[in-house]
Amino acid sequence: DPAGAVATARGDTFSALTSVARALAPERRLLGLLRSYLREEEARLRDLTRFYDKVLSVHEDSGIPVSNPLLAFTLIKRLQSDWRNVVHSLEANENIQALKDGYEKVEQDLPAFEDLEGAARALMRLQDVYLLNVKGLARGVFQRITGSTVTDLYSPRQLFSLTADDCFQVGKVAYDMGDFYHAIPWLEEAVSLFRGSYGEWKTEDEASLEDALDHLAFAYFQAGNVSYALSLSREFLLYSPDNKRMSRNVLKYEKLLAESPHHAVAETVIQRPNVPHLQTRDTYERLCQTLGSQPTHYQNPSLYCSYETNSNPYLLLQPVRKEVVHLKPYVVLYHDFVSNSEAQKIRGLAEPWLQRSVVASGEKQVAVEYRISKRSLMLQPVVCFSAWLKDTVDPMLVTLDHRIAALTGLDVQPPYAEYLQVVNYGIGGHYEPHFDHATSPTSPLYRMKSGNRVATFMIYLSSVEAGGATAFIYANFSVPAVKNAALFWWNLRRSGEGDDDTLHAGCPVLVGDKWVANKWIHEYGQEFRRPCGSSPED
Ligand SMILES: O=C(O)CCC(=O)C(=O)O
Ligand SMILES: [Fe+2]
Repeated sequence: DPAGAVATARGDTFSALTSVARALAPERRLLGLLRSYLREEEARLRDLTRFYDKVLSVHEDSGIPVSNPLLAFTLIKRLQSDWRNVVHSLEANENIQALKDGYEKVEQDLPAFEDLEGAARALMRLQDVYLLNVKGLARGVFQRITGSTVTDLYSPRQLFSLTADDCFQVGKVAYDMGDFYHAIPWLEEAVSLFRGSYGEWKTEDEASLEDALDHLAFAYFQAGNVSYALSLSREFLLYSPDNKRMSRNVLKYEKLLAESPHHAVAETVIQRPNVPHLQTRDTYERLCQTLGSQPTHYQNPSLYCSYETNSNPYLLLQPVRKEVVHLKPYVVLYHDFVSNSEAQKIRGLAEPWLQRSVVASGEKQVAVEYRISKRSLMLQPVVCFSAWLKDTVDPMLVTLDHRIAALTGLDVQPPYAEYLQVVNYGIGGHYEPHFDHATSPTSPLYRMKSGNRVATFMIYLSSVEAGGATAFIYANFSVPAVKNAALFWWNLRRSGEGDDDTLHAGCPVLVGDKWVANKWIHEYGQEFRRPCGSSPED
């Protein structure tokens, strides 16, 4: 349904990158703390080693001169006092306490569990939409494997692989939501990595091979693969033979298999958990995967590029390169509509005002607040971040309005257009298929009393390294985020009726920091600029 005039309904969008970047600061403080701790501990251990060596050298001396009264005194003193001081030294405690105190001070700036959950769900979304291979992701590569073809969707300059415990945590988030479809491949990867490094316990790890086997076995059981659940449970018992619960599970699985041997094979193919827009999901994802490469694009002669002047004196001096991307609905891309510095300026103006979006639920605008603790860094799986910029904020925005007006021939003065809405997508951020125009007469969009949103003028304020195309679902094409370009389309037909073919979405951002700015132009004020047509279809 329509995006509101004051608030915009968006699908899950994660962690604005600015907040991820902000999380780097507390980690640097923690690094500082750990470095001092290590220094102190190294000094402490050096001193202990010195004492050890000193005493050892006395004992290694073959002819200990026990008759020497000085030796007698030092031996007695050592045993009466030195050793006690060494054994009961408080230094280790003081060092660890300093580390703990320092951590406590940083703690309020650390991400909360919701943030971890959100980031894990973002990974799963990217995995789904771009058909990424979990094994590859764990190794740090973004590969789509279909049949025997391997496609690199993005080649990171530096491989950033995941540990067994990292994979476990992603799998656990899915597992706890009952989403075994995603839990299985991630836990599978965790088990395989933990097996490879069995016996090397890492302090930072939360989980172990046993935990991973335990969760994976149950996930397979839930998915109907009893025999695999059984073999994983048996493997678990090799490591923890005394676990009563697991022994009971093994008996249960054995019994199930004996009763009905067909349990041996997975019966239920686990379905990907339902997401809204299921009907359009496949098309949406296919369009996101093609990243705007539509072959028909160059075969259709009515799709062309030109220098647009719109007979406007402003544009005669500096025409804009216009690319007609699609005819029905009519979608054009204006290249280099803004300069790099303008794009940067708009992002900077919006940045301090970015807010988690609100979801339009019917008439009421409800801020999305579920499961967000105060401590959370706003890295949650909630909506994207957006800000509204009034023209009065900066004269550059007025210039921008003039340019939009010159190019489209439309009146973009308030109330005939909304303020500029700046949007920042985070990790895995996307905007599910939607219409920009209102589809119900009760939409808050009409509060402006200037009619429906007749057209959208959307500026790409950044490029995106991978993903993040704009997909037109029913019209069956997608446009990649071309930095500094602006995408324009009509949301309404000339009759004023909403054009269903404009259903569109912002594809999940695979890698990059995607920013767009929307100028929504309303019906009123455009009567003579876009006259009604004789054909209602037009
Ligand atoms: O980010 C995109 O590509 C689409 C954004 C969009 O549709 C919107 O903001 O209404
Ligand atoms: Fe939109």
